[in-house]
Amino acid sequence: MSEPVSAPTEVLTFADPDAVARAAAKAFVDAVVAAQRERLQAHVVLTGGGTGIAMLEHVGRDQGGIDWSAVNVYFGDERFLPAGDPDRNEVQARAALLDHVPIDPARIHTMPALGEDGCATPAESAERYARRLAAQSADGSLPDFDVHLLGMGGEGHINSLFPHTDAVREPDRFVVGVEDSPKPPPARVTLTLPAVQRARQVWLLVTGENKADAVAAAIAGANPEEIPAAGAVGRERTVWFVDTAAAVALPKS
Ligand SMILES: O=C(O)[C@H](O)[C@@H](O)[C@H](O)[C@H](O)COP(=O)(O)O
Repeated sequence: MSEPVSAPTEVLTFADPDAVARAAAKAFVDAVVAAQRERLQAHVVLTGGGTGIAMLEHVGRDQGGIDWSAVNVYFGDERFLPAGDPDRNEVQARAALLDHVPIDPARIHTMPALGEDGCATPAESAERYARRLAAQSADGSLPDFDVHLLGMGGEGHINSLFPHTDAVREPDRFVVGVEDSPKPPPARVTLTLPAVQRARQVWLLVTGENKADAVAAAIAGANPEEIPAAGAVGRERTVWFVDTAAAVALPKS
């Protein structure tokens, strides 16, 4: 499997989950504006999870100077459920932010849902999404992601990359289907570590003491097969936005 590329890891600690979501939202607005200033367009990968969705709500409240007509949205993973299912990350992201801003609907790049465009399996959805990403890229691989947002589970999963699975070991493909996720629902579609590692910036939004051991292990450089978040490294920056509870197992320095 691909090894994480080296990039400095930054850890930003906040008092509570809401402070994490607010700080990440402010940084997100700044990153989008900076990308648009430098490259005209911004390409951002959204995440599900409580903190990631709360962050989107904060972005909606204070949008700064974002030009929504030049924002391209992608998803790091998706639950392979019928379109409109409230458990889909896309549905939650639309309700939290995307339905309330003047973004071009054609720039919201969702993973095909169960039954959409004839997709019957997560693998079919993954193949279509890989083609869609390639079509948005300059070189037929991936868009130039400015920021890839991630949540993390207590055992260290990111996107739908769970420990000791084929998906977390995937060395080549950028999108894969998952049939047996240990966290329900079992059928999912996910970007892989090679895709995450192509992002300029990777941000992990993590709160709660049940995540503390995995946070410490990931930042200490664990094997990504055991702690998938250890492989979540950006080309330019890797930033952990954590609350004090999630930071308790980190070295004091
Ligand atoms: O697909 C899922 O089942 C969840 O979205 C999951 O991957 C989530 O992102 C993390 O568990 C972090 O979630 P919290 O931010 O709510 O802790």
